[in-house]
Amino acid sequence: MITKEQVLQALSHVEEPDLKKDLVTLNMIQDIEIQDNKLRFSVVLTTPACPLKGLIENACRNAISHFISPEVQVEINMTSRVTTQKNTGVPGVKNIIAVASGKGGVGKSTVAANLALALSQTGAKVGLIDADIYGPSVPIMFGLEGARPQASQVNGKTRIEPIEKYGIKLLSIGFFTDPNQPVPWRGPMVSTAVKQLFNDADWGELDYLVVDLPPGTGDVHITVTQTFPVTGAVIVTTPQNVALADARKGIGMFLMEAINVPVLGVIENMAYFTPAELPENKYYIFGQGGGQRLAAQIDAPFLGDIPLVKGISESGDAGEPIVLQKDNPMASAFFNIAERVAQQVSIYNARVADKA
Ligand SMILES: Nc1ncnc2c1ncn2[C@@H]1O[C@H](COP(=O)(O)OP(=O)(O)OP(=O)(O)O)[C@@H](O)[C@H]1O
Repeated sequence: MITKEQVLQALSHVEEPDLKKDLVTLNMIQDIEIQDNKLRFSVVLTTPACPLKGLIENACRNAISHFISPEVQVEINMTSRVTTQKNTGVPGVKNIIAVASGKGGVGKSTVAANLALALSQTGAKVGLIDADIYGPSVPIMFGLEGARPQASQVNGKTRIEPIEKYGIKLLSIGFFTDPNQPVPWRGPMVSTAVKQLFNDADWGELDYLVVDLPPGTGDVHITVTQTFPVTGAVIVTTPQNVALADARKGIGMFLMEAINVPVLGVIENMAYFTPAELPENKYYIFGQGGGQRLAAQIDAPFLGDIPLVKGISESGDAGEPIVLQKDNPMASAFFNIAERVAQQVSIYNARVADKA
């Protein structure tokens, strides 16, 4: 008869490759059930978007086979509980991920929307705040032009209900402004409006709250990073030197002592052009490798690249971001990036826990 101790002993030989500790020490092995030579247990990952899910499952099977017996019938339930280390200042929200760029128009909102949806499709609970006061994109990208979130008064306080679409909760500054008028707000008004998107909304329980920041480094960045302990920032750039130079400034702001937000990594958008009729051909029209070089310079991970493809802009304009088209190869590019972002959040949370 196999014992629980044998199982834990065997699985203590399996290391979580990112967190560099074994699964038993990390308390990731749970619900062990043994019946004759049948064994069942759960592996509780730190995110449902874990890119190493398959690898960890195989390593567990191999460990049971090697350290106990190849005859054991193993059933593994790969599950997850997203980690958090900071009180994000928003009750129920475990992690805040800021999506930023130096330059405008590099595809930051496209990345933020597809990242939020991809994380949600892996099984995480996700919200998206569009805090881009100069050009809110969520109303168009989610087919929600003219939508107005419900607001109610609870004990004298305003409660805004985020709008739910495609499985995620959404709030955009664009839901509260006239799309045909510019927003001539001064610093304090911007700050109040942005804080309300976090504080006055009923976000419920969220694993990840993705925040689409305006381009550059301005009032919104200061407000968000100073008011809410952001887990980390994801930097979107295109390959041109002008975009990279501005991205570097944006990164510099997050790393300033007074701001101190970790940079989870760099994403290169519009990395190359691929014509639909020649999918194997890649034309590096804006230069090659800039995003990777930038990531290396700041010693942050390169999270992936996304080509310039008509389908990405068309799907955004049509109110259905491309990750919703499961079979589209571009959807998998965004899924890979979402996994890498979730992985970095988990690594960061584990590091903070270790220091504590
Ligand atoms: N990889 C891509 N391929 C094709 N079109 C793209 C790609 N990424 C973004 N776009 C398109 O480029 C335009 C700008 O993208 P987006 O609004 O996401 O950029 P942004 O950086 O958020 O802009 P802003 O500075 O206004 O905040 C949009 O029309 C979008 O659909």
